[in-house]
Amino acid sequence: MSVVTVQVGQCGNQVGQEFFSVLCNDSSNAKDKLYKDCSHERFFREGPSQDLTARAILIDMEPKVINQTIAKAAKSGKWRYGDKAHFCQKQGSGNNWANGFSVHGPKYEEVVRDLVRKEVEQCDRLTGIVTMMSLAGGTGSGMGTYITQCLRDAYPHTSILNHVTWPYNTGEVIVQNYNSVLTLSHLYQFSDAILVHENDAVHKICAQLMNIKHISFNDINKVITHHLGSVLQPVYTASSSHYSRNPIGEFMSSLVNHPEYKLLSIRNIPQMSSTSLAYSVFNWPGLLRHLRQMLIANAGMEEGIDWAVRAQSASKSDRGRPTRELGFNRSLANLLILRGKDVSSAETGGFKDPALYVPWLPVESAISSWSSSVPFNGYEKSATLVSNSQSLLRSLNSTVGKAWNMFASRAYTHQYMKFGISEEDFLDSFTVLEQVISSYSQL
Ligand SMILES: Nc1nc2c(ncn2[C@@H]2O[C@H](COP(=O)(O)OP(=O)(O)OP(=O)(O)O)[C@@H](O)[C@H]2O)c(=O)[nH]1
Repeated sequence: MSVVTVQVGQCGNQVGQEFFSVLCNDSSNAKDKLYKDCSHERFFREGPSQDLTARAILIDMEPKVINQTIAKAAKSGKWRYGDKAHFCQKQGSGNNWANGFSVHGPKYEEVVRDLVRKEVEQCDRLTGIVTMMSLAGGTGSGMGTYITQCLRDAYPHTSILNHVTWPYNTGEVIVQNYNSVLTLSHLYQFSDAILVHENDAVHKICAQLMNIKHISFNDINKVITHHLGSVLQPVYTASSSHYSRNPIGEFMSSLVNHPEYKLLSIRNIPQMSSTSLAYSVFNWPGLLRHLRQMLIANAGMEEGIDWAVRAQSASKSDRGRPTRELGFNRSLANLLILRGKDVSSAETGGFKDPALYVPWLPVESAISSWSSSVPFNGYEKSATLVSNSQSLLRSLNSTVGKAWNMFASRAYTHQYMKFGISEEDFLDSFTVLEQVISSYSQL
């Protein structure tokens, strides 16, 4: 039961490297041998002298980041990437989704398919494929989308989870909203779920919770991968006799119960600098009360939550009225993952409140709760909530709106036409996302 990770573009590769680093450190420090073995089998190939090789493929159109990523992993002395698990070229995609999707994707399809196939063949059983990429560049977003399409075709019965990094609102890439719209609309067809981290939100966590003064991508990626690890490391899902044998499949069935709703967000508590952590004590009721309110009020972190927002059952009078007007973030499904000391004593009833959810699904199918008594990544207790909710509506609306404004004057569209993306393609993408916005608004 292993997971193959496909890292694409600068962001995908940098996040991927940090992801394996977190997994390796966490499992190496774990006192529970079952947990360690399960984590290793899931994410690494183990050599004869117990050396760990990530079950990962690295793709980029320029060599610099790939070389740095491979070197950083090797330098850790704890794990490394496979010798022939990467593919790069000499020139990037120039932040142009069309270049990544229509040119680089098809041109290097065979090489990438081959790399993934070889990695998959080394798994006793494949439980899922995780791709990592940004929404804003050209390689990660365009080629990453093309690769996802190919993977869907090659592995029709395997769960595919796309992890995407949402660009800063005031981003560095002028066409980032175009790239984001094209990526998300296409992924909606091929992916089983799209798990989102927003750079702005994670930046805030680094500044306010971790007290970091000069925030780098490295700091941001540490937070992102702490979240990802807290979800994907071994955990008891239903039975407490063995760790989940199908983590990605179970993840999907817990969270994605309707093809119209595939956007997932993630919250984690507590988060703080290691210095503060050493002096802090947490209890489950306090952590879960904060996490529940973070969900309801759509807050990315425990600081500055609006405690006045209340869960409100969807009544007749609310129907057709977007719940965000009420300030309340309604969920379709939530997955709660608790890790650490005394986890069996944690009372999770607050997440089973029907008022949190849509009325057309039974609550029992809307909330899943997984746990493990093994502390995660240095935190004695930690709770993570993955949500399929209205949480991303605001960002999606804003991105689509900005892209549409640019498209209305056809700004920069010639750069996409050059690589075969037509006005109709843009319009189709807008239509797909307008539908997604409308569906989530109606929850
Ligand atoms: N969180 C995070 N975001 C990153 C990182 N590197 C780049 N980004 C974001 O990713 C977007 C740019 O995409 P990249 O991944 O750099 O681009 P690329 O996919 O390599 O594509 P090309 O440069 O066009 O070849 C911007 O929104 C950046 O803020 C990273 O390490 N971590």
